[in-house]
Amino acid sequence: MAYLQDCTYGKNNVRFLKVKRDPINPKIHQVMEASVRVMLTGAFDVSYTKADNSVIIPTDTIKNTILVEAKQTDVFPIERFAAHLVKHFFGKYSWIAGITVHIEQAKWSKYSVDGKLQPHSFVKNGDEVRVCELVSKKNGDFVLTGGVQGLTVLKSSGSMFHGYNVCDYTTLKPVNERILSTDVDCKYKFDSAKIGSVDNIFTLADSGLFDKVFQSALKITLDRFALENSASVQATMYNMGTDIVNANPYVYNVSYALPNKHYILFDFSWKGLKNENEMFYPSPHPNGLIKCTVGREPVAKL
Ligand SMILES: O=c1[nH]c(=O)c2[nH]c(=O)[nH]c2[nH]1
Repeated sequence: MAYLQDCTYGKNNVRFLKVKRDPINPKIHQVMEASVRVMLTGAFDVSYTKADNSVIIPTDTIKNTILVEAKQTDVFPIERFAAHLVKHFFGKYSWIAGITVHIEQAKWSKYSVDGKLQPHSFVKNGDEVRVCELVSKKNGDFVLTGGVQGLTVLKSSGSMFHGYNVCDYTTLKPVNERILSTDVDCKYKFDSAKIGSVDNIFTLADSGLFDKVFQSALKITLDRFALENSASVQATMYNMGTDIVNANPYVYNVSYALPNKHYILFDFSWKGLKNENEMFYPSPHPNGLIKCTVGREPVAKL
């Protein structure tokens, strides 16, 4: 006999751009361009098993809610807006048991003209996004994650790869110098016990914690990438994760998923030319995909 094992539904890709004006000088702006996903769980089974739509909060209503609440509340930082949406949905619909809010924030940065930072002109470099996800249950349990995705980086020196297992399937040559490039996907999970409750997310947002952790994770990722003579993607991502955990007491663990975007040396020997790490072929596929999670070791109890 078949049965409904699991279900969830919601609205994805709800996008908006909100202008936030400085209360003292309204010509000074910040912009939030966001893409929001809200997924619900709870007593929705009958809508699947009995075609009973009475329990369905239409995904169109979910979309309207995201937009109206974005208009009426502070959307900076995204962790605060995620907590606001969670509280709104739990407060309004008693049969919701769990909510997952996922927000992606595009990176719009102010820039300078003749040395003067422009109050309301922005530049967007690439596909980098700040992300957060708040998974929340009605009983108060929650998991909050933040991170950065789509940050494409490349270094043309300071990366090696040798000493790996060699067998009869191995063709890769060891190198002391290579191109290293990836699209950074870094997610840090906050320590729920330290945060305490979804309500405390608002207080911690006011204190600047979420912006601070984001800036720290970004800086550590970029600094390590640039400064370390990388032995492998594995070793470098572990070092990045370790630095983030050590620098941020509220972080419970850090996960990286890094594609190894290969750049392959052209062979010009047919022309009698040497290629000394100068001309590379950007390989579209396949690519390595390397993941790890770095956690905080529990403090030994005496
Ligand atoms: O840093 C690397 N890790 C690997 O696991 C790997 N495998 C490979 O072919 N090149 C690389 N580079």
